[in-house]
Amino acid sequence: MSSPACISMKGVSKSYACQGGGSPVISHVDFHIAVADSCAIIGPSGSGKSTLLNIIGLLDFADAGEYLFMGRPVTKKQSDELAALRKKNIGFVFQNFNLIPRLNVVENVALPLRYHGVDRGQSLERAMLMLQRVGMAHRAGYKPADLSGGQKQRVAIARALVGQPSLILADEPTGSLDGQTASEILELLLSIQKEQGVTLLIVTHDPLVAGLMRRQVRVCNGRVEEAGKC
Ligand SMILES: Nc1ncnc2c1ncn2[C@@H]1O[C@H](COP(=O)(O)OP(=O)(O)OP(=O)(O)O)[C@@H](O)[C@H]1O
Repeated sequence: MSSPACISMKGVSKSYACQGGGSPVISHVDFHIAVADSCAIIGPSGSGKSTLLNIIGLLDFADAGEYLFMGRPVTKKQSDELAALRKKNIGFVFQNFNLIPRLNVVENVALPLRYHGVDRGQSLERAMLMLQRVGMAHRAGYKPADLSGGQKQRVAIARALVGQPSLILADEPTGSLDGQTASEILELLLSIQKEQGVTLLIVTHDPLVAGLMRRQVRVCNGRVEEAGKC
């Protein structure tokens, strides 16, 4: 039997209450991503990319349709269970890094392991290994405020990957970086993605970034289409 897809959506729709029952932001979406694949989500501003990412990342729920994450049905009823599933299986990378300012670099990276109940010593040890992988071990004791944008994103990538998640969701991960730094960060993200066999999903406005992913889909008119078809 073949292994389940990482993401499998069928007929998924979502609208927001404040829209007063207006047309859904995403409507009857069918979307599948295989384990260990890389995919870019592109589309105009306001088309629903973040809405889709929030549902995929178990941060929000669809109103209708079926969503299986790693073969497991996702429904609103099990929201506590899903929070645990999210913490264990999904790593997030944001445009603005979202590092915790009062913690130093290694403590930031160790945080997801602490949430998983790993003891402090082991968490810090594993965080240091991850920092070595992203070329940031020499800044382990620094606070985020004392790092460049590219360095902050390397740390954020280490934090996203330290718990060995199944899926990395990256929302405009290079949006705050200059071109050269952005290329280095993407190269790093893609090489770790291949090494660890993790599934990678990136929301981006940048066609160069999208072009580096194996697959590109476009969100438009409430639907998700293979890029080029819409
Ligand atoms: N929490 C919310 N409550 C109400 N409406 C929302 C909410 N989040 C998003 N929307 C609306 O849903 C639509 C899609 O928004 P979304 O943020 O998903 O788009 P996007 O494609 O990610 O946009 P951008 O590229 O500008 O970030 C927009 O019209 C937005 O106003």
